This record gives sequence, C-alpha cells and structure tokens, in this order.
Amino acid sequence: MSEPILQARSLKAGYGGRAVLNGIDVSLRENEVLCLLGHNGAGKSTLIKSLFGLMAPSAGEVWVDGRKRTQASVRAATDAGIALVPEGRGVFPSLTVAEVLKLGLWSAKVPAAEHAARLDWVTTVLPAIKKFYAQRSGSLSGGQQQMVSIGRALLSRPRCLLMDEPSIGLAPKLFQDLLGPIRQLQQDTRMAILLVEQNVREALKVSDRVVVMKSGMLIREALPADLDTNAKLMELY
Ligand SMILES: Nc1ncnc2c1ncn2[C@@H]1O[C@H](COP(=O)(O)OP(=O)(O)OP(=O)(O)O)[C@@H](O)[C@H]1O
Repeated sequence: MSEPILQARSLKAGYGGRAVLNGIDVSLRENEVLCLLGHNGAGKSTLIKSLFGLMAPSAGEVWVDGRKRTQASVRAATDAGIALVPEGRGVFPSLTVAEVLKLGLWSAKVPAAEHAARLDWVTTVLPAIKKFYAQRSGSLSGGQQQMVSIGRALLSRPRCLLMDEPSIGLAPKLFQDLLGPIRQLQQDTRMAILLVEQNVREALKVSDRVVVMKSGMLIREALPADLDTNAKLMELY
C-alpha cells in the first residue's frame, strides 16, 4: 500500500499551554473520504489546523507523503497539494464571488495563463457558482457561500482536501447538493478528503471510513456500514 498522503503521529497541540490534542494517530490515504466525528470541543478543528500547518504541534509529528514535516507551514501544505475549506466559510462579504476566486488563484500561486481554465474547471465541478458569480459574497445564502469556499479550495486542484464542517448551518437536504459533486470529483480523481461533520447521517453516506474523537483522543475507528443504526451511532458518543 502507498504511503498515506497525510499522517499524524502521537500529535499533541493546544492553545497557550492548554493541551487540546492529546496524542493523535491518524492516516489519510489517497482515494478515501475519512469522516472525523466528535462532540463540540473534542479538538476536530484543532487537528485539521495542525495537519494543514496553521498550528505547530507541541509534540508528535505530521508526515506528508511518507516524509516527516519539519515545520508547520501553510505554504508547504499547499505546495504538497493539500487544501483547506475552513470552518465558517471565510469568504469576504464585500467581495464578489469572482473576486474571492481571483484571490484564491493568487494565494494558490496558479500561473496567470491558467487562471481562466482553472475557473472554468471549478464551475464545471460546482456549476451553481456560475449563477451568482458576479454577486457580492455577503448577499449569498449560507449554502452558496459554502460552495464558494469549497470552489476556492479546489482552485489549486488539491490531492487532499481538509473540510471543516462544510454543511454547518445548512438544511440537511442541502447536504448532498453541496457534498455530492465533491464526492463525485473525489471518486474521479482519487483525491483524499478529511471531512469534519456534525451532520453525521449525511456525512456517512459520502465517507469510506470514520474516526471518532473525544477530549483530544481518537476513541474509535469504524466503517460507515458499521454505524447503520441510531443505537450504534449513539454508542460513538
Ligand atoms: N483559538 C483558540 N484559542 C484558545 N482555545 C481554543 C481556540 N480554538 C479552540 N479552542 C479550544 O480548544 C478546544 C477544542 O476546540 P476545537 O475547535 O478544535 O474543537 P471541535 O471539535 O472542532 O469543536 P466544534 O465542533 O465546536 O468546532 C475547545 O475547548 C476550544 O474552546
């Protein structure tokens, strides 16, 4: 089997000396959607931020493509083909969608000659974006903003996508509209996705494997099919 694209080994991290991650071991492989579940405050966002290089671990290691990362760096993560859909969307309300995506092209260091083709490609994956391309982001619905946030993350054509609660605040029926095209893209391209979700039932439908976090530890690993009843889901928490 090939090396994991992204791996945490005994990873510890926290804020101002307060430990949040208490030794996490997890691997994300090519061509899988790994669903990360856990209560509010379990440390899911902290794990995502640590894997992406937004936070330096206090102990333990992050490995990328079988090589130990020497320094937490978002630039290095982006260069390695990793992209983040952050919690809370992070689209600037006063900018139009076109402007948000142009900023995304710039920050992903996409060569200018490829900008048009890259934007075309993103709107092929998420065609709904075309409908509100010229609108200010602040005037969009939550689902539309989330689509822009996901589209922006795709601009670098990542091999590995980290998604922090992409469906938060959306009606459950919008989940598949938002995540369905991404699951399709993932299956077409063998991309790896780490998906943090509160919308457990819908998330399991687009996931290959599940890990559950509690108080900064991974307490369970399962397959979606193992969690096909309410009782089994309740056990996780
Ligand atoms: N920037 C920060 N500064 C200080 N403490 C933080 C910060 N961000 C998160 N925390 C704390 O770290 C703990 C874990 O938070 P984290 O956001 O990683 O959890 P989570 O599992 O993603 O939860 P949620 O589902 O609510 O987003 C919480 O106690 C939270 O209050």
